[in-house]
Amino acid sequence: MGLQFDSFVLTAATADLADEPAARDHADAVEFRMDLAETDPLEALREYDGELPILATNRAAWEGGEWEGDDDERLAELAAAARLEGVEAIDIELESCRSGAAETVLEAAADNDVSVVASAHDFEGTPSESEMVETLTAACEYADVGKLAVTAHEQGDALAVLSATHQLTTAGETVATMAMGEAGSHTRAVAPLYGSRIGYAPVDPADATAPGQYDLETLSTLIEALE
Ligand SMILES: O=C1C[C@@](O)(C(=O)O)C[C@@H](O)[C@@H]1O
Repeated sequence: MGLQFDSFVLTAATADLADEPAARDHADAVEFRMDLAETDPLEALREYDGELPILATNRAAWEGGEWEGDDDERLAELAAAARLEGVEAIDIELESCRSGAAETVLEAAADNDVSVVASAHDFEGTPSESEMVETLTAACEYADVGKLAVTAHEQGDALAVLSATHQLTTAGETVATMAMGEAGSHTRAVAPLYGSRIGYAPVDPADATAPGQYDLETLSTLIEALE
């Protein structure tokens, strides 16, 4: 059975699986950013003998990641990751689902009981609430979890993300949301109260994988205090 998202999953977001032991006390899973890894990510996954389940992400440069190469190759690596032990979920861009490019990856996930997160990012700003609802609804059609990370410039942006999260959750969908940037940081602690099912935080704040992330221990403490 793949990673379950029926309750909140706090992931330690990292480019290095050696972080896993340090994450165990606070995280429920590890998000392995294959695109940010300094050594062969598939080799690292094959050698992984940690305790936490892995959510594998191989983010394209066109979606804010660091995979600069061929997109088919990127998706083939992600499909290969889905077939490896320890990988219980994968993250795939909504855009790749929409274009059909993700088909093999989605098949590999289904064949191996690996859960799927379909994600969209906006590194510039926060779309209107109705656009966010549309994006999340579309993402939920392809995956177990629809995820949206936007960039907040003001409190109103953060509120709109939380409201979209609440709408989808009350409609029975499983979503993960967060607002990147300083004005959005608090959404990482608060969004779970509105239904968001995944949080991302680096073990060491210096290794943040997105703007405005809290470190893992801080986010875990904040979420527990609010629960
Ligand atoms: O898509 C996401 C969310 C994220 O961008 C964040 O804002 O925490 C962090 C990424 O590592 C992850 O893949």
